[in-house]
Amino acid sequence: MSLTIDAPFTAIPVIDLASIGSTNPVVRRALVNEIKRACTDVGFFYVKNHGIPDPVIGRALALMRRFFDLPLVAKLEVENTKTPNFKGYSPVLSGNNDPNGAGDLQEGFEFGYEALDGAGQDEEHGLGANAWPMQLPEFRDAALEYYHRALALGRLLFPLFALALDLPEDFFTDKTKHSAALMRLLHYPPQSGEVDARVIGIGAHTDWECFTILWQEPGIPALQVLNSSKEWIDAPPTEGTLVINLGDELARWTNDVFKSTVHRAINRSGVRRYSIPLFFGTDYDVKLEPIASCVSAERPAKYEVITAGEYIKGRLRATYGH
Ligand SMILES: O=C(O)CCC(=O)C(=O)O
Ligand SMILES: [Fe+2]
Repeated sequence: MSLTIDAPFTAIPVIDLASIGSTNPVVRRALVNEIKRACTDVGFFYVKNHGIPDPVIGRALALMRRFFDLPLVAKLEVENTKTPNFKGYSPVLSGNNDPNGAGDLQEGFEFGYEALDGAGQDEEHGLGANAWPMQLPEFRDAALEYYHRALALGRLLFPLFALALDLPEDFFTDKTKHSAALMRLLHYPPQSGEVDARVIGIGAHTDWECFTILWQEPGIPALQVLNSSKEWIDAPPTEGTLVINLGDELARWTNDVFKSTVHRAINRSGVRRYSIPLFFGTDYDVKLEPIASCVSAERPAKYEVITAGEYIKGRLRATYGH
C-alpha cells in the first residue's frame, strides 16, 4: 500500500451512497476509491442517501428525549455501573473520554445487539445484557429499531472498507458474526459563557471500534475534528446525512494507514443537543493483527496485537470505571 502525504484536511468529505447496491464494477470501484481517500486523509466522512428512513430516526429521537426527561432516580435504576459492561445509563460528568479532562458534559444510554423480539442478546457473546428502563417500554422498541437500521448500514460498509484495503470483499464477514456494535444515545446540555476547557460535551478522543455511524440532531453544531495541523475542523449536522468515522480497531488493523481521528463535541447552541453514535467493531475474540500490505520497512508495525475484546473492555473501564 502506498503512503499518502499527510496534508491537513480543512473539510469533511461527503460521499453519496446511492450506488451502494450497484453490482457494476466500475461504479463500485468509484465508490470504494472515494471511501479510501476519506479513510487515509481524514478518517471522517458524511454519507448521504444512507437509506435509513426519517421516521425511524424521528421516533428514536422522540423516545430518547422522553427517557432523558425522566427523573434522575428513574434513570439511575438502569445505571451503567450496575451492569457487567457499562450498559445502561451514564449520568452527566460520569464518563471521561479525555484523560486530561474532568468529565464529559453529557448523559448517555448505552446498549448492544438485541433482536426486536427479545431473543439473542449480546450476553451470549461476552458483551453483557442490555438494561432497559421499566417505565418507558416504547423506548426500547424505538431505540432498537434505529439500531437495526444502522447495523444494516454498517454491514454494507464493511465490504467497501475491505475493498479499499485491497482485501477480499468478505474479509470482515467471519469477524463480525456477533454484531459487536454498541449504540449510545447522548444528551448534551448547553454550555454558555466561559467554557472550562476541561469540561466539554465530550472531550478530545478517538473512537475505539472499526467505525462509528453518528446521527447528529439537525441544526445544532457541536462536533469538531482535529486535523494534522492541530486545527479543529467543524463537522456540523448536514441535512439528510450521517457521519462515518473510523476508530482504533481499523487504525490498528491498518497500522494507521486508515486514520482514527481525534474529535470532540461542545454544545454552545443554548439548547439541548442529542446525538446517536453506533460503534461497530469486530467480534471480541478477533485479534487485531496488522494487514500485511500496511506494514513495511518504512512503516513498521506500531501496535501490539491484542483481541478486540481486550481493547474495548480496557477502554470502557478507563472511561466509565474511574
Ligand atoms: O455527539 C457527537 O457528535 C460525538 C459523539 C462522540 O464522539 C462519541 O460518542 O464517541
Ligand atoms: Fe467519538
